[in-house]
Amino acid sequence: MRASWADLAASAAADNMASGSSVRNGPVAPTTGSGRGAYVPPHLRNTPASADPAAPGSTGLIPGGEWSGLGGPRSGGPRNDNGRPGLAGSGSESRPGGWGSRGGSWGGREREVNPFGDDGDAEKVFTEQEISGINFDAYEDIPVETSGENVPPPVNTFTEIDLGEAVNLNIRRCKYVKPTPVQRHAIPISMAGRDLMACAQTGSGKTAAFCFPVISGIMKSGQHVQRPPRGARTVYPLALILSPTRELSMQIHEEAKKFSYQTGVRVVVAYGGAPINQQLRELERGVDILVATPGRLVDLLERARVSLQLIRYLTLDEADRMLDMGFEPQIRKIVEQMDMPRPGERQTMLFSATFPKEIQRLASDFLYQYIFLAVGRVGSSTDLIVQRVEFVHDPDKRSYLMDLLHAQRDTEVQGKQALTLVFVETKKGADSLENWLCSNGFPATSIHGDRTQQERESALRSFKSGRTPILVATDVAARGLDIPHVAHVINFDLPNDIDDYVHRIGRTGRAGKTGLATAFFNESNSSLARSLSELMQEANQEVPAWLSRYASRSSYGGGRNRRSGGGRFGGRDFRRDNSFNRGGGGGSSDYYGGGGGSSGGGYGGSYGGYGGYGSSGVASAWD
Ligand SMILES: Nc1ncnc2c1ncn2[C@@H]1O[C@H](COP(=O)(O)OP(=O)(O)OP(=O)(O)O)[C@@H](O)[C@H]1O
Repeated sequence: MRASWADLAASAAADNMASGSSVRNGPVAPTTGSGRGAYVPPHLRNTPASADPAAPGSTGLIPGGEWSGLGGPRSGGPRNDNGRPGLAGSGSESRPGGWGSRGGSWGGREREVNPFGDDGDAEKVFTEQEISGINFDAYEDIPVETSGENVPPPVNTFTEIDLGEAVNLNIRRCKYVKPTPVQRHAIPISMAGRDLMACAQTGSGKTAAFCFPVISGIMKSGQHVQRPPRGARTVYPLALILSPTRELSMQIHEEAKKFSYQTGVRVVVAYGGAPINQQLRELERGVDILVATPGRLVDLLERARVSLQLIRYLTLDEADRMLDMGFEPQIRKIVEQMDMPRPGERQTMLFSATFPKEIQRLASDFLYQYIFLAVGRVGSSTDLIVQRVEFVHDPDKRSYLMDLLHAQRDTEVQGKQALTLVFVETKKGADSLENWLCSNGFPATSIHGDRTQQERESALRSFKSGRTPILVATDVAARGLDIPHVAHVINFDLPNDIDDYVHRIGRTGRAGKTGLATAFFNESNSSLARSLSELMQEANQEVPAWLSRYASRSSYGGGRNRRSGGGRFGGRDFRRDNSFNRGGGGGSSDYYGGGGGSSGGGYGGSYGGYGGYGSSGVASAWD
């Protein structure tokens, strides 16, 4: 039975109190034994001692030998140990037999927690109808643009791709019946070892698109890292997935653990705001895939607890965000100034729903002969996210919000309380609105950069569970978070940049489900009018006459000139744009010219303002 609004308010208050006192030390660790026998590489653990973990045909080479599973030049492969951990063994001896015989303690004692809870359905073949709420029709006829040389053809089913039986089983456990368009195109490209810049709508399955090939590649290569010699505690992941926020890194980690369940591939997460010691302990148990936020990773690199020397796969999720001026220096440090193999020696994949051209140009520094992929929108198309804009003066916003929330309060999505995500511009504004909502009987919590990590995680849990069905958030929650049952996104304060708007409203209408997005607009948002109006038109939304008038009066603002990209959909490949080939994009100071900086929110205080992209030409999946 669904709880009443009053019940929810009461439990929200209780939850808020609990969040102040509860202790949570970072991610949940798999239960492990305490013994420290001979090292077994992460991706061999949990495999029966007698089984050969390397897929048929895999070389089973150890690092330092020939790289497998990667296309493109590999000039020299990783450097040799240099007094670093040995890539023990010699030649191309394949691994398995040795592990058990050297104690096998890791493999034997570390029990992998089943991330699916119940394994019973693993063999069940789900039909599309059984995947409730997923509108597979929304995925048909999506315009797709690819550019680059020798683009591998897309697939129509997961079984056409040789991801390996263990990954296939996990795909079935996830109830993924068929690949989404970005998966259909991106997975074969990355399985072919190609670098990739991929642009696809919010909620369209990009996480699986970059995780599957990495997990499969590590699993099949048979390559493994060795535990460092006694005293040296540096770990050597094979894959690195960087994301801009702690919560998104945690989410990717959870997803990757599902996709890699019983593959032996070990995924570890490291992010700021949580105690580093626990993360270090997790790393010491071995890591194949490291999911991290840039700040914490730099810390680990500087402490020499992580080396990137053996990285074969580098993924930047929300890549445009990672390369804007807030994060770019950290990313350059990680990718270019430490010991990571260079482009061409590693495989690099960049994913986002938006990709301004200036950022594409920066990103190309990290890529080698890459393929550009743009998939027209799914989650944010016409009939999936209904977009509304109301003209509301600042002093009236709260009462408008209350009206919307009253209308929403009895709504259910698939039998569960519908969730409402309210975006505001500043951290103070978030606190103040949360307090006001709570004092008016609306069960709300908040997430922003001034809250402790414990509070942030607790708020998110409380929201997801429906205990506090209203979450007030800054842009810290704008990107990547996949929260089921978010029925309504309200832009109480509109962002300065239209790409931020795209990501914010993309928290609803995911995976083919429908959603509603309401924005409060007033004079202070006039620079966004034109981009917003065009965006809505492109999505076949009703544009209010007053907004059209604002749009016709204003020049392009909101950080972009949407039309300059030229394409109607997809993030057009900047390499096709002559002005960029001539170097016409200007110097870096041009990139961030206008747009204003959104000072509020912040990503845990780890970066400065995230302004728009100036008035220069940009493109995104929405163009
Ligand atoms: N093939 C599939 N079939 C059904 N559901 C899928 C499939 N692939 C992914 N999903 C689901 O779609 C939802 C959205 O996926 P995901 O979070 O990867 O989107 P995204 O493209 O990364 O979005 P964003 O741009 O907001 O980060 C998730 O709940 C995921 O489990």
